[in-house]
Amino acid sequence: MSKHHSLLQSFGALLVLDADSRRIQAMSSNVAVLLGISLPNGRLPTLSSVLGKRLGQRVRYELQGQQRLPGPLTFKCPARPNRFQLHAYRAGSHVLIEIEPLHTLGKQRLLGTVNERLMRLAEATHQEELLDYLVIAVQQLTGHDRVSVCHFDSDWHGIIVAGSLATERALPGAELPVGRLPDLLGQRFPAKDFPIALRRSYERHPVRLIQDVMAPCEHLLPKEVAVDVSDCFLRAPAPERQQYLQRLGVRGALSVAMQGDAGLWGLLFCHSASAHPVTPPVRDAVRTLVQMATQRLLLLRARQEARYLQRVQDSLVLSTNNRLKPQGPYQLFTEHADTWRSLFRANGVALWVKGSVYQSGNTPKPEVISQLVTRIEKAHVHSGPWCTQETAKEPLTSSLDLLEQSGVLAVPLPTDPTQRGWLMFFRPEQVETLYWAMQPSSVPLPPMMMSPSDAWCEEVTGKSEAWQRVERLAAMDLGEDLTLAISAYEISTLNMHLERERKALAEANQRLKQLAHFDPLTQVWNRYRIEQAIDAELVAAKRYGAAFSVLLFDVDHFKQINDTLGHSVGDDVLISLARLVEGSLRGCDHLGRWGGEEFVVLATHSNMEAAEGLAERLRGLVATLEVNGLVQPITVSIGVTVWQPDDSCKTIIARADAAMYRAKRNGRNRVEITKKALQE
Ligand SMILES: Nc1nc2c(ncn2[C@@H]2O[C@H](COP(=O)(O)OP(=O)(O)OP(=O)(O)O)[C@@H](O)[C@H]2O)c(=O)[nH]1
Repeated sequence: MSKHHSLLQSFGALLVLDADSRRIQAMSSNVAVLLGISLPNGRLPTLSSVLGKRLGQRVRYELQGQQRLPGPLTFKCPARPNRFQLHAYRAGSHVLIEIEPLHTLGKQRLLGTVNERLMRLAEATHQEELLDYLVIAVQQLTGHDRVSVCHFDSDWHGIIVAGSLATERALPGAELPVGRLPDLLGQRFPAKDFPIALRRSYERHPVRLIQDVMAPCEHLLPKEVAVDVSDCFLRAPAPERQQYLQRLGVRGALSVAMQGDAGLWGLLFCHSASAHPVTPPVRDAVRTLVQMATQRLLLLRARQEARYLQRVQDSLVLSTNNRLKPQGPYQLFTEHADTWRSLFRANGVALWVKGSVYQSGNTPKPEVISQLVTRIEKAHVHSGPWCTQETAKEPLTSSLDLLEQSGVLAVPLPTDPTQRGWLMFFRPEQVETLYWAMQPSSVPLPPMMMSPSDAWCEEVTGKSEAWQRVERLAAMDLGEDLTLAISAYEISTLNMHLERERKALAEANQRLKQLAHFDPLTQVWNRYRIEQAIDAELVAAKRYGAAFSVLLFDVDHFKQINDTLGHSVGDDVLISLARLVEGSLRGCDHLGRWGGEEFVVLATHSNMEAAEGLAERLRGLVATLEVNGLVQPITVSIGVTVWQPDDSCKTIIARADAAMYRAKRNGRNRVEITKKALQE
C-alpha cells in the first residue's frame, strides 16, 4: 500500500471497523472536529459514541452478508446544525464508514433541476449537442470554473471534445475576474497522463472528488492498522496527481468516468483554480447526469453506425441483381466504384481479381497494386480486412511507390480458394495540427518559454484519416457481397460454356444417330435400321399374331440410267423415288434402302391381300415419277411376302427377294408374291 493511501482528504471522515462492524479499529484524525464530538483521550471511541446506538446497529444489521450498504444513510449530530451522510462497505477484513457533511441546499430543488437536465440530455440528437449540454449542466450544478469532456482515442490520448467555462465573476471592487482557467476545447492530453492504473481505478470508482489539492491531509489513527483505503472517496490524491493538477493550475477537481461498451470512452473533468467543495448530493447528481449522457452518447453512436451500415447495405444490391443478370468484375467495378469511394471516404479504389486490376480515382499504378496484393496475401492470412493509415511506416507498404496515398484499407475476396481477390481503398495524407495541453513525448520541448495556458503544437504528417471500426465492418460486408457477385458471374459463365458444350454434344449425337440409322443419299432408313424394325415386328407378330408384310423392290434397268445420263441423274432418281414412296406410306409403314437401287417396305398390320394392293399402288405411283433429264418412265419390280410363323428377318427377306426376281424375270414393272416358305 503506498504511503498516501493512509492519508485522507479533510472534507470527510473515515471510520475503520472490524469485520463484524462492532468495534472501531482506526479512524481519521478529523472525526471529532467534523462531527463536533469529544473523544476519549488516548483510546478509540465506541461506535455508538460516534454514530449513536441506533445508527451503529443499523449499519451492522444491513451489512450482514453484504459487500456494501445499498445507499447512503443520513444522520444528525447534536453539536452540528447540518446533517451528515455515510457510506459503509467492506474493504478486506475491515468495514469502512465514510462520513461527509451535507450542506443546506434543498435536496428537493436539486432533484427537480437534475430531472429537468436529464430530460434535456435525453432529447439531444447529436453527440456535439449532447456533450455541450452536459458540460453546461454540470458546470451550473457544481459551479466549477471549467467543465470539460475528454475522449480517448485508440492510443489512449485524450482530446477535449466539449467544454464550458464559468461566466466571469469579478470580486466586488476587483478588476480581474476570479477563478479563470483556460479553455481546453480541441486540445489533447497525451496517453502518459492517463496511466493504466488510473484508468483501472476509474473503472472501479467512476467518481473522483478532490475538493482542495492543497488541503492538508488527515491521517488514519492509529497508524499501525493496515487498511486498504483505495476504494475510498476520501483517499488523498497521490503526490504525482497533486503535482499534475497543480501544473494544470487546478486546485479543486471532480472527475467522472464515461464508460463505453469497450472500456473507458472518456472522462468528464470539473476544474477550479481555487478549492471547490461539492456536496454529496451534487456529486451524485453529476454522476447521474454523466451516466445518462454516456448512455445517450452510446445510443447516438450506435444509431449513427447503424445508419452508415444501412447505407452500405443498401448499396449491396450486387448479389441479388447479379443473380438475375450476372455482371463480371469489370462491369461491377465500373458501375459501383464511385459509390464505394464516397461511402468509404476514399479518393481511390481498386479491385484486383485474378491478376486483373481495375482502378477508379487516385490509386497507385497497377503493377504496384499487384505487388501490394502479393505482400498482403503472404502476410495477412486471415479473412478480415487489412489496413494502415501510415503507408510510409508500415513494413508491407514502406518500400512501395503508393504515390500520395497514406492510407490503405484492403478487403480479401475469397472468390477462389487458391488466389483471393482484393478490394482496396486509398486515402491521401491528411496533415493535421494537434494542440497538446500537456506535453506529449512525441513533441520536442518548445524552443521558447510558453505560458502554461499555451498549447504545444504538433504537425502530424504522413498519415491519412483513420479507418473507423464501422468502416472496416462495412468493408467486410461489401467484400462478402462482391465475392458473391463475382462467384455468381463465374458460375453463370461456366454454365453458359457447359450449355454450349451440351448442345454441341447433342448435335453430334444426333448426327451419329442419323449416320447409324439413315441412308445418307436418300435420307430413308438404312439397311441396319430396317432390319431392326423387321426384327421388332417379328417379335410382335409372334406374341400377338399380328401379320405384317415385306415388299422388296428394285428399279428396272437402273444401270442404263447411270450409264447414259450419268451417276448424278441416277442419284436424283433414287432420292426422288425414296421421297415419293415414303410420302405415300401410312405412318405405321416404313421404307428402307436395302442397298444399291433396292428398297424395302415394311407394311405393319398387313396381310397378303393388303400388301399386294400396296405394291400395285406403289408400282403405279413410281411410274408417274418425273426426274430432270430423264425421258423414259421409271419402273420398279416388286416382290411381296407376308409373315409366316417361324420367320426370321433373313427368311422373310429371302422370300420377298425371290418374288422380286420373279417379277424381273417375268418382264419387270410388275408385282410378284411368294406366299409359302422357300425350299432350302
Ligand atoms: N447412281 C447410282 N447408282 C447406283 C447406286 N447404287 C447402285 N447403283 C448402280 O445401279 C446399277 C444396278 O445395275 P444392275 O444390278 O445391273 O441392275 P439394273 O441395271 O437395274 O437392271 P435390272 O435390275 O435387271 O433391271 C449399277 O450400275 C450400280 O452401279 C447409287 O447409289 N447411285
